[in-house]
Amino acid sequence: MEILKKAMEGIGVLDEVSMKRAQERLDSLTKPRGSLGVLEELAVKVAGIKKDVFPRINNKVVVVMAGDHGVVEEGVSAFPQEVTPQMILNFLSGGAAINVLSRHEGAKIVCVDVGTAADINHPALLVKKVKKGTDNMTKGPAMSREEAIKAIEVGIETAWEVIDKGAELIATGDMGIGNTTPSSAILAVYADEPIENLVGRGTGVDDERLLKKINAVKKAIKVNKPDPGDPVDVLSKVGGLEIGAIAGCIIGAASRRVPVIIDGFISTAGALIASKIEPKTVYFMIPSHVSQEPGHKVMLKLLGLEPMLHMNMRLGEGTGAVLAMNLVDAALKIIKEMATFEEAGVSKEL
Ligand SMILES: O=C(O)c1ccc[n+]([C@@H]2O[C@H](COP(=O)([O-])O)[C@@H](O)[C@H]2O)c1
Ligand SMILES: Cc1cc2nc[nH]c2cc1C
Repeated sequence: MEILKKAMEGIGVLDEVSMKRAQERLDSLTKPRGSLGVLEELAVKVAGIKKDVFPRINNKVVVVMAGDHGVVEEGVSAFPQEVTPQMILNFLSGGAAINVLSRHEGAKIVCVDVGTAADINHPALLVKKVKKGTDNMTKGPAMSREEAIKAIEVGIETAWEVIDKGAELIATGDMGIGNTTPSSAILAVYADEPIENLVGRGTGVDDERLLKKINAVKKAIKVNKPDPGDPVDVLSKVGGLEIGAIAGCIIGAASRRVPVIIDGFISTAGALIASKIEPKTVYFMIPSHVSQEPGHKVMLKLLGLEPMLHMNMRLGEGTGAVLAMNLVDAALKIIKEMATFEEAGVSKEL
């Protein structure tokens, strides 16, 4: 609890002075005012986060949090649980989509085992296992309150470690067969919509499994009665270990004023938990894409975040977030490298 407390105490607000300066600089550049739309908003937001109009972002890291889910017993995924450790090994040997996109973007991957059921041995894997997979949330809480706090603290410490090693921009990622089910359950606690609208096909479940998923979310909420006023209670009862660690990673990044790009449905469930623990974390979040999971739009709306990319993606791993790093790079180049009206001798607005 000490780590979470310390991190929360460190979370501030956006720096208004830097944001005003960034906006003035953008308005002085050779383009009609506001014509670069979201790129301008991004440059202003990053200035507010970093307290710097021309922040340097060279060192980018995607943190992939992995965990397993007892609720897979209910037949909620299209894939078996063994895929979680198998994909982790794929990440570590460079063959997954996140590896390709991270190489493309020049980002480093840090993979953390927060709670897989298997024992995975690899020198590059950070093993910070809180529990060997959650318990089946349709029968009782997914984890204890202490385990939920531990998972969040794993995320905070991981963020602090990568920042101490130089990370200037963090992207969140996840791996965990079954994790769209707890993500929907978390969303169901906060959204004012029928559960049917908040549950999607995840890895690609058929109609029969989709029905099992909807019923699993309904049952998990009925059995556990998560308290919406207590986000740690929600995480412990119907969440996941990697979801908690993602929430922690966001809290940790916010506490050090490092912008954090939020990936798809699972990462945004983590972001929702982070925002309920400390609403100021939202200032430090940069949305990336909107996933094909139907609940993702609802989650982003609850957070007040507008996705930048519409790519029909639904992979997770941090793939959408890493793609959006490019947009952050572009925004910072615009504010730094474009000529002003004065410099270029271009006539100003009448
Ligand atoms: O991030 C998303 O929007 C997303 C949407 C659907 C599936 N996934 C990935 O697929 C896995 C979860 O899907 P499922 O069907 O097993 O719940 C997990 O490893 C996620 O990273 C991710
Ligand atoms: C192959 C595969 C890769 C993934 N990456 C993230 N979730 C995944 C789920 C599956 C099934």
